[in-house]
Amino acid sequence: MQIVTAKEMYEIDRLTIEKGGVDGKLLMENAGRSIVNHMLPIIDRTKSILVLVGGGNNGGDGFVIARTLLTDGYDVLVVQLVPDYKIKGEAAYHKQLWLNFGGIVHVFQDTSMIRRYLLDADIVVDAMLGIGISGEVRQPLKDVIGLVNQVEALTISVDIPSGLPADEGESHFEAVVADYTFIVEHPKMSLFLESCSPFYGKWEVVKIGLFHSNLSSGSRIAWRERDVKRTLPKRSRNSHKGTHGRGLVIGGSSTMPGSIAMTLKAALRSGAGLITGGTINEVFSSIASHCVEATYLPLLGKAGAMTTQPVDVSMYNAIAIGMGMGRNEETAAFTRQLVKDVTKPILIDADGLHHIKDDLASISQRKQPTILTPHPGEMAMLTGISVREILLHPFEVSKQFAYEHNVYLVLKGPHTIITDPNGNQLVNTTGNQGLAKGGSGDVLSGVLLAMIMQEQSMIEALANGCFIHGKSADLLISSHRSTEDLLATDVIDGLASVFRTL
Ligand SMILES: NC(=O)C1=CN([C@@H]2O[C@H](COP(=O)(O)OP(=O)(O)OC[C@H]3O[C@@H](n4cnc5c(N)ncnc54)[C@H](OP(=O)(O)O)[C@@H]3O)[C@@H](O)[C@H]2O)[C@@H](O)CC1
Ligand SMILES: [K+]
Repeated sequence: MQIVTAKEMYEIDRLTIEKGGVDGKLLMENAGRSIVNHMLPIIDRTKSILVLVGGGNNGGDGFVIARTLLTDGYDVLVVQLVPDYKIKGEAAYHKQLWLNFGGIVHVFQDTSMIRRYLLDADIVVDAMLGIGISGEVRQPLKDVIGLVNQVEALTISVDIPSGLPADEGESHFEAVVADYTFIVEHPKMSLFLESCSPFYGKWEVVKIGLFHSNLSSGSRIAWRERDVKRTLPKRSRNSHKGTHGRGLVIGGSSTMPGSIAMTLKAALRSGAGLITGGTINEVFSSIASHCVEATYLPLLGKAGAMTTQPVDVSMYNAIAIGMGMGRNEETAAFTRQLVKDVTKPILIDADGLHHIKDDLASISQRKQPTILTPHPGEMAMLTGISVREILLHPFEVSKQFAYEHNVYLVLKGPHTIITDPNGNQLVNTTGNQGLAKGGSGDVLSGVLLAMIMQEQSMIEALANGCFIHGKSADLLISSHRSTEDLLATDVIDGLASVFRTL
């Protein structure tokens, strides 16, 4: 499922009309009808429906929705929020059809009129503004949006909640808070931004028959279960423990022994063939009984943390480093040296990210994949860009960083974005707020380590790992856990139910 900017959406629309020869009026008809089909399970004929239409093609979709519902026997009222002369082109055509079919258009007079209609409505269809919005919402729409958000009626937005930007980078907006949004053909970027996604409510994508095209701006895809099923390697009957990779996890310190234990266990539960924990004796003695399936590589330590030393990694297929390591300077030097020397794929998380911050130049020289898995705070530390700015432009910031430093970047969050060094992006579609807890990152690193050792493209392996991790949390929340009590170790236990369905 391709994620688009407004500009890309218009480009696809243009191609469909110019190359595909599909009339724009037909696309609008398709959009309105598909949306009604998706609305049917949540509406019924006892409900009164108010359709609020604006002056652009989003409003045009609104006229199609109104006509389709009217001919189906629904009680529908249309309020047009702009003067008649503003309705042009395809929207004017569909407005005329609405009138031809006996529909009435109530033109906006003042906000008290809207308040009255809103109070009488059970369902509000928001077709005021789509992806063609520019700048801050003007009056009277601004007030109408405020009123829509005050009333009890179920709000269904067409394509995008009115007032919401389609792209990243906007911080000031006033928008409809929808209960449902039926998105036309492709999800817009804002669906995956922390500041915008809550406005969408529940959402679904409706197909209207647009051209399938590769966008020049590179791929940006929402990664769903069907993608995981398509790309996740199947275990063969003939495989042995070496087939699925030998992974090394380096981490732990006397005050944080649990982190590496969770990574080891998560890797083992995600299909890794053999997993070794590289850690100091103190950590080893406290975690060994918790993950008996792992083997251990004793590392030298001082004052409870790792010191600089050579590590023979020749027998491993991939390495994860950083979890629970602590920030001491000698441990940092050890991490930098190891990352520079090893010629294996390496995943760097948590304290490891702090250690390599000033050595990103040597990371970009690595010939084997380097995977960095920061949360926004760690991303801010790595880039010097504020968390606020990162959350405002996560796609752009990730792309620039991955490209500049030749890394695979897993920017963690409610919508984790995985970016490869060429700027291709996959966005995870699973997970819930129960994962915003200590230990979640350690578990994710273990799942990712197991994934990158199995035969699949690196970016897909990372996206599959993020999906599986989030899905485990989702299944737990939908059965016997809550977002409050969910622990990182529960997510490890929940992996079984995810793998059984894939
Ligand atoms: N393939 C497709 O793409 C298809 C797209 N389709 C649909 O079309 C939608 C895009 O339509 P669009 O381009 O006409 O823009 P749209 O969102 O209706 O906004 C334009 C109107 O908003 C107004 N306006 C702008 N800024 C404003 C502000 N700050 N504050 C207040 N008003 C503002 C502007 O007024 P003006 O500035 O001209 O006075 C104009 O009246 C898309 O989301 C989807 O629903 C489907 O029908 C099928 C195929
Ligand atoms: K809308």
